[in-house]
Amino acid sequence: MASAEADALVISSDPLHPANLIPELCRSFYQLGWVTGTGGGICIRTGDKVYIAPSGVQKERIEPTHIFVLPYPQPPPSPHTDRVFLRRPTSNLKESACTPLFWNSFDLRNAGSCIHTHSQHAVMATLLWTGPVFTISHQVRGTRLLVMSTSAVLRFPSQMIKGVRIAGTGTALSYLDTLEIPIIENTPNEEDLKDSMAEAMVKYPNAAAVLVRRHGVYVWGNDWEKAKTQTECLDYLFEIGVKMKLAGLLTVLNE
Ligand SMILES: CSCCC(=O)C(=O)COP(=O)(O)O
Ligand SMILES: [Zn+2]
Repeated sequence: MASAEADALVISSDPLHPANLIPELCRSFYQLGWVTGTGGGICIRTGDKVYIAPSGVQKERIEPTHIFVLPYPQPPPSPHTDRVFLRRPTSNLKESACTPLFWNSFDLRNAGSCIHTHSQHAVMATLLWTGPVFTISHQVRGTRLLVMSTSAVLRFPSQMIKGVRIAGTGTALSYLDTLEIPIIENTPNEEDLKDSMAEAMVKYPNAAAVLVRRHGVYVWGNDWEKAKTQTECLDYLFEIGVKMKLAGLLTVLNE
């Protein structure tokens, strides 16, 4: 694709164009402490095009011209290139190291957007709940409850659970549903999380997110709005769960 034609993929006066949205959303995620220190971010897929931010840059300072555009699906790999782009920035930038993980959300959930945060609430949840899954249920014998792993139960207002969708892209959970968020173990390189994230998504087909121990969380949705609001709901649940655990408000069943 010629350069001018390729650049047209990221130049738009529409504030809702993905190349304008990604910088704006990254600025608000930075304020929340989700993407400080360059890591984390958001990708947006609109049909056959994926918009992705650069790697290792201050995410709150991204501009539309820094955005990569990739075709979805990717053509079969060739000996000459392992990733195909419709548009790359002219500056010396590399696409986000999260790209293979974002791709899991497209391939396995048909997501339209995926968010990766380094939120301390998500990290603390993976430190305080040491098992392979973070499970939230709502109500037992008329009492609203939050259950984290199989070992702990706490009383909890369940409203935020209703902001999460089954599998991230299905129908909204009711407070009668159980929410399961698998936790995978971290690796030195972000790219190496791809297979364990995919395995967790297959094992937990209703999961709307995958937590990464000592690292953060990946959350996806049908579009950027749903990915964003689900990330907000889950972050709220992680935060209050951690606070309640630290305050000794959990009823431990089986530790
Ligand atoms: C300090 S970030 C380390 C790598 C990481 O966790 C990450 O999320 C990288 O994201 P990027 O988009 O900057 O490649
Ligand atoms: Zn990360």
